Amino acid sequence: MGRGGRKNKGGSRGGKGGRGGSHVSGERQTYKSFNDLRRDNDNFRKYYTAQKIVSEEEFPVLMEAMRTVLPTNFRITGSRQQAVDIREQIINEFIPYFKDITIEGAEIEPPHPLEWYPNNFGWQFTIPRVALKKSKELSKFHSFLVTETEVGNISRQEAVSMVPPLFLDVRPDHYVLDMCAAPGSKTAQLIEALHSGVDAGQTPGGLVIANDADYKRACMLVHQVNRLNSPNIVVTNHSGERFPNIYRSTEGSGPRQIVQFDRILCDVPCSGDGTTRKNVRVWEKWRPDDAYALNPIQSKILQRAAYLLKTGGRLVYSTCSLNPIENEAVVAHVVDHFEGALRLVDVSNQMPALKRRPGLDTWKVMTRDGVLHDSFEAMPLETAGRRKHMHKFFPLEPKRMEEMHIDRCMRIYSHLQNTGGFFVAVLEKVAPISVDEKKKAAAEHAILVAATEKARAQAKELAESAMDVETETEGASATKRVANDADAADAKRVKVDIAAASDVDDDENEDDIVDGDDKEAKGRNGPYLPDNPREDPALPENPFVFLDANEGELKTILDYYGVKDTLSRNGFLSRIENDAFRSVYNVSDSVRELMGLAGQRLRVVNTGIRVFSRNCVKDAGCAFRLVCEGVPQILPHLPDRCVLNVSFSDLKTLLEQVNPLLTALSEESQERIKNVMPSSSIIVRYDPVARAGDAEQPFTRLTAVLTIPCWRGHASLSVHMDKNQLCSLIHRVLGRYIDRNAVGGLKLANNTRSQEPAAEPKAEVEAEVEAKVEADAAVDDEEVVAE
Ligand SMILES: C[S@@+](CC[C@H](N)C(=O)[O-])C[C@H]1O[C@@H](n2cnc3c(N)ncnc32)[C@H](O)[C@@H]1O
Repeated sequence: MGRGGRKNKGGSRGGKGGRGGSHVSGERQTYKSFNDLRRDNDNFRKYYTAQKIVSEEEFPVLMEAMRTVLPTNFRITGSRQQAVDIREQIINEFIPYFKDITIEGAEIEPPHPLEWYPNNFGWQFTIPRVALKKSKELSKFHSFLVTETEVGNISRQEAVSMVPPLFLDVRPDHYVLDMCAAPGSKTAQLIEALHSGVDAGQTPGGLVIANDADYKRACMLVHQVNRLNSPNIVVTNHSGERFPNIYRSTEGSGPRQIVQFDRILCDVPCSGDGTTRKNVRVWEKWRPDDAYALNPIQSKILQRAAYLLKTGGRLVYSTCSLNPIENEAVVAHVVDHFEGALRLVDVSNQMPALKRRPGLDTWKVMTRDGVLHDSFEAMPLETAGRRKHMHKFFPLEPKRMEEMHIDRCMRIYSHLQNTGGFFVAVLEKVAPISVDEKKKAAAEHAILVAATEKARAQAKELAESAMDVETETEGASATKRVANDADAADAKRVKVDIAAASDVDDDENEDDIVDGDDKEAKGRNGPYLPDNPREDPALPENPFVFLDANEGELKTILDYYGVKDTLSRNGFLSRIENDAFRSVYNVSDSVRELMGLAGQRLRVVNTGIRVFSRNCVKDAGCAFRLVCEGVPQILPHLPDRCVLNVSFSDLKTLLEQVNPLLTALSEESQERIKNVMPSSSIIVRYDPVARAGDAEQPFTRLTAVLTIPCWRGHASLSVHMDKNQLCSLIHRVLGRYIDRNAVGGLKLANNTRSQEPAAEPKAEVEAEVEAKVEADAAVDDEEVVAE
């Protein structure tokens, strides 16, 4: 079972599905300290030397690079308004700060932008992550990274892992499928790309489906994508190779069309032998046949993706493995299988600063005994017959490899730019897929028969030579054994042939579709059957249900906040429990349409952005309040009365104090807030450019407008964000680097209310205000916890 393979097929629960070190997790063993582990493996060395992945002189350099610990890498969320502010914060604050720091007498090399990553949004810091975490001197930077990661302004991600989504070239109107998405660092890039180029408040026309076969890992995806506040995302839980068809309804009796995607990412489960810098145990665990079980599932995922891709669409296949069996072999055989429908794209002009090597056009296959085999035909029969897919681990004929430009695949090695190892292939669908599957199966059958014939001849030859030495009993029995073995292997091969001829790579979905034309679906009106009968169609959560904006509680909410018609009324949904809902989510029109078409076919784990959440305040004007993550989505559609534009001084008061009294704000704000109903959500807006003249504004580097959900109590106004979001704002606005646990302390220390002189006997009105303030504070505590 390969790492991230199909241990948990379909809607599997639990288990590790990731790449890289996952093959060691879950095993009970005595762990040696990382430093004691041997960072070498004889078979690894022998295998990759034989593959000539780099020149002889370069090989030791590569091996050495693969033994060193990875630097820290991170990416700024480029689609956000504040991305530029975050980048400038690193350049103007942290880089000078690092110049003054030494650790154990050594100077620290400040972070630097990855030269191939667009807009200087990708960064590398030579200090490894563990050292960064432990170092007192670097705690300010560490706190910055942790907080900004939590709130979605930064993603910590291995540099090479950032590469595949960049080659997908996602645009706002694209339908994108991420086949094997968890934990979701590349999904985040896809969502960013979808939103970039779209004005703040505008919703792109496309969508991203982030899918993973492992349910628990799909749930990890939810956290990742929630940080990005996109209404254009759906998280699903299917085996990639069985990702269901979603049918477009068509008029009349013509064939039903399936929804196809403009862009598909197949970042497939793999052996992860390019991740030795991160997963040291790969060294001791590596085996030559690790890839055998992975190649078939990788191929099936890629084949399914090819079917689901639009003609003219682009697909990226990637692994963090160096093994040609998981890389070029998969790509070459799938491209060959589809006979001209897929082509490898020449991307040599894209991202020229990214150092890479061409794909291999020839390689050898190593068996567990360490023997290297040049071709399937030359393999001993016994070995060749052991695996149904063995012939697919080898290259195709040289001419075919050349014709398909296998060298257009990209190999990224650790020593080229101080990263992990990666493989990326960019494919385009140039014609609809219309393979005659039977013809294809017959061709594969012929290959196997030819190999069998050859083996039979070999066995005969051996038998005859053994007969020559009649007196040697041992030789005679050896002859018999060889002949029997050949027969047994033949029998095995026949079974293989039948399997190959009958179902062509075992994918029942393939038969079902010919590029958008559903042959079988016509007349199939029975109940929906899950693609994989072993998959339980029901997820543990209640399903999402679209809400009617023209009646019931949703109408009350929309009317209360005065949400304008510019926000589509069709995109509100929720999970209903006991006839009630706690939160309202919003999705784009594209997601709405897709979910409508898919019905129960899609196992939807999560979708959209949460925009309203049920209040726990008794006398609130509305039973639902605005939710922080939903603010960017809903703000452009709210009337002015829901928005309070503030000065820098008011912003500072709100960030520094616990539930500041309304009287602590400027007169201008107090005047404006009178028009807002008490016990209600309001959005505070600070425009640093418009307020550039504010005397107190200490940092000129802010450029993005800040929008902060607040609760307008009876006598106070309080920020309604979780602690990480608050920390992030305090970092950026006030230049104070505190971690989430210190936020309460900071606020209390600055609380003007606690510094007020002891009150004289209170007038009745004042006493009432105090009581209300206490009530507001209680609400605030409760709400922040609820977030
Ligand atoms: C290499 S990881 C993906 C990493 C991810 N793209 C990212 O950038 O964060 C491979 C993922 O494939 C999932 N997986 C394994 N078998 C699968 C299958 N048959 N179909 C879809 N996903 C699968 C695993 O659960 C795992 O999360």
